[in-house]
Amino acid sequence: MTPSSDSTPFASLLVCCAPEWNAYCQHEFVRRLADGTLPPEAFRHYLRQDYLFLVHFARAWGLAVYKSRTMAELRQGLDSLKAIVDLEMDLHVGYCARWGIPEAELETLPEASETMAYTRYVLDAGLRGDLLDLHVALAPCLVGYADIARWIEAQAFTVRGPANPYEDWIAMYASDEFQAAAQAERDWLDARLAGQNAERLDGLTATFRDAIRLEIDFWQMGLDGA
Ligand SMILES: Cc1ncc(CN)c(N)n1
Repeated sequence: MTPSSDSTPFASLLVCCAPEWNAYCQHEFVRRLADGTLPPEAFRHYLRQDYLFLVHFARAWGLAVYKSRTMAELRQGLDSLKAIVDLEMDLHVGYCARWGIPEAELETLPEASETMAYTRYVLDAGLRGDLLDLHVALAPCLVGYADIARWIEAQAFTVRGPANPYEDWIAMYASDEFQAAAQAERDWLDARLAGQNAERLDGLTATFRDAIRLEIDFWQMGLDGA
């Protein structure tokens, strides 16, 4: 990673991974969500696997609790874990039901290899590294979806409102609440990345790039599921 003097540490990480980041944020799956032409079966496949993703995402925040060294870190991990288990999961299950996927089906789903690869990669990054490694592996998920929602909002071809069957999904990630959570994560990463030496930053950049590539595979899995 070649840090630039006029940008924040996390922005420098993004610059280093710009080709992958753009391929992720502007993926065909995202474009077709934006203009409402995504085949419903592709979205359902994505929703089913995203349930399994969220289970492991919750486990990753459990790992963040375990890896914490201060009470502030411990509280941050616990709050994120509770937000997923108590809130996001219920929202997701309700959302799946509206798309015709009953909760009983979610509980017995076979896990796609793309889901397995991504979630276990994140958990492994956290297990073998420290809290910063884990947050960097999680960043494409939190910061990425916030950037994707903003990108969607900025495109001329985007259809908003009831004419787009994916309006709720776009609105959720474009919401002030989700955008604020992503900004808090950017701030946390900026504070922790500052002052890391070049070798450490190279390792973190590699983790970040791998996690983005696995998010791209997750979108592709959704498209291929149709
Ligand atoms: C695969 C994936 N990546 C990110 C997000 C947003 N938390 C999600 N729900 N699913």
